[in-house]
Amino acid sequence: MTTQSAAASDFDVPVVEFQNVCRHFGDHIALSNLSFSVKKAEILGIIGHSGAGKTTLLRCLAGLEKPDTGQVKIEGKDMSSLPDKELLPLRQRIGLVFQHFNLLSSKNILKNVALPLKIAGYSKEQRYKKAADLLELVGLPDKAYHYPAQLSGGQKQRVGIARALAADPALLLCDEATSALDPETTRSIIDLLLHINKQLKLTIVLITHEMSVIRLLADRVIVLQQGKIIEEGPVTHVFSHPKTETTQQLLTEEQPSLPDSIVKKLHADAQPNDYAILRVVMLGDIVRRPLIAALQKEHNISAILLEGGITHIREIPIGTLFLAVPAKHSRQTIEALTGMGVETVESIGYVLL
Ligand SMILES: Nc1ncnc2c1ncn2[C@@H]1O[C@H](COP(=O)(O)OP(=O)(O)OP(=O)(O)O)[C@@H](O)[C@H]1O
Repeated sequence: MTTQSAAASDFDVPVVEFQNVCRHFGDHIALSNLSFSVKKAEILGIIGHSGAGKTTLLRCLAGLEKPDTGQVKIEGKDMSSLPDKELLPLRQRIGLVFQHFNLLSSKNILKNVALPLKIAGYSKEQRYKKAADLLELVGLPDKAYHYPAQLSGGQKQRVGIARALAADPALLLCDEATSALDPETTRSIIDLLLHINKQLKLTIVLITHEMSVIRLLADRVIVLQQGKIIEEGPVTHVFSHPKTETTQQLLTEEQPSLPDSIVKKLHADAQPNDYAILRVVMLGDIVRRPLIAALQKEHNISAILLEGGITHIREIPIGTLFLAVPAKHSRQTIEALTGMGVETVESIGYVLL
C-alpha cells in the first residue's frame, strides 16, 4: 500500500460510531436506539432542547457512562464492552473541553496543560516540552508560568483546549465550550478550534445551545429530541431547510421571521385583494442579486419586502426573505424565483395588507 492510499484509508474509518445505543434512567429513556458516525477531521454539532439527551450522549461518548445496550466505538474499538482497566487508553484518545474550563487553580498553566501527560506516564522533560508547544498552538506562549486566576475567560478556555490536546487525542469533545464567553471571545475560540481541526485533522464533536456556534464551526449537525435523532445533515442543509418544529424553534433567534402583526392576520385561503406571503430561502452568491427588482423588470410583479436577513454558515451566505405579492401572482412569482435559482420558495398564507 502506498503512503497516499494509507492516508486516504485513514479517513475511511469513522472515529466515532454509535450503534443502536440505548440508555435508561429508571423508566426514563434518555437515549433511544441512537446510531450515527463521525468521520476523521469532521466537526459534528449536537443540538436539542433541554433534556433531549445531549449530555448523556456526550458522557457515553467520553466513556464516562455505559449504554444499557448498543455499542460506542472509538476508532473501531468498542468502549461499551471494555472493562474499566482497559478503558483508560481508549479514553486517552478523547480530549474534553468544558464550559467552566476545570483548570487546577493551584497549578500554573504549563502544569495544567501537562497534567494528562503525567497521567499517561511521560517524563517531566517530554511533558513540559509538549505543553509549551501546545501553549504556542493556542496562542498563549507567554502565559506558561501564570496561574488560572490571572487569565481571562477566553485565555482559560485556550488552556482548556491545550490540555485536551496534550495526549494527541483522536477526538475532541466540547461541552458548551463557549457558553460562558462573550461573543467576541466566542468567535476567537471558534477560530482556534477551526485552526486546530484543519492543522491536526482532528475530529470534533460539540454540544451547544448556541446555534451561531454550530453555524460557524460544524460541518454536520444532529438534532436530538427525547433521545432520538429527529434531523441530521450538513449544517447548510438543516439550517436552511429545518423540517421539524423543534429545529425551527431552535433556529428562531438565528433566522428572520415574519412580524407578529402579519402572523396574526395570516389565513389559508385567498380572499379578493389579498396578498400571498412567500418565504424565500437563498443559498450562496444569489443573495447578492436584486431579486425584487428582477421580479418587477422581467415579470412585471410588484413584490413588497416584509422582512429579511442574511446569516452565514462558514463562508456560505443564507438569505431569507418574506415577500408579499398580489395573490393572483403567487404561482407566477414562485415560478420566476425558482427560475432565478433560489433554494426554496413557499407560500405560507394570505393577508389583506
Ligand atoms: N443520572 C440521571 N438520573 C436520572 N435521570 C437522568 C440522569 N441523567 C439524565 N437524566 C435524564 O435524562 C434525560 C436527558 O438528560 P440530558 O442531561 O442528557 O439532557 P440534555 O439534552 O443534556 O439537557 P440540558 O441541555 O438541560 O443539559 C433528561 O430527562 C434527564 O432528566
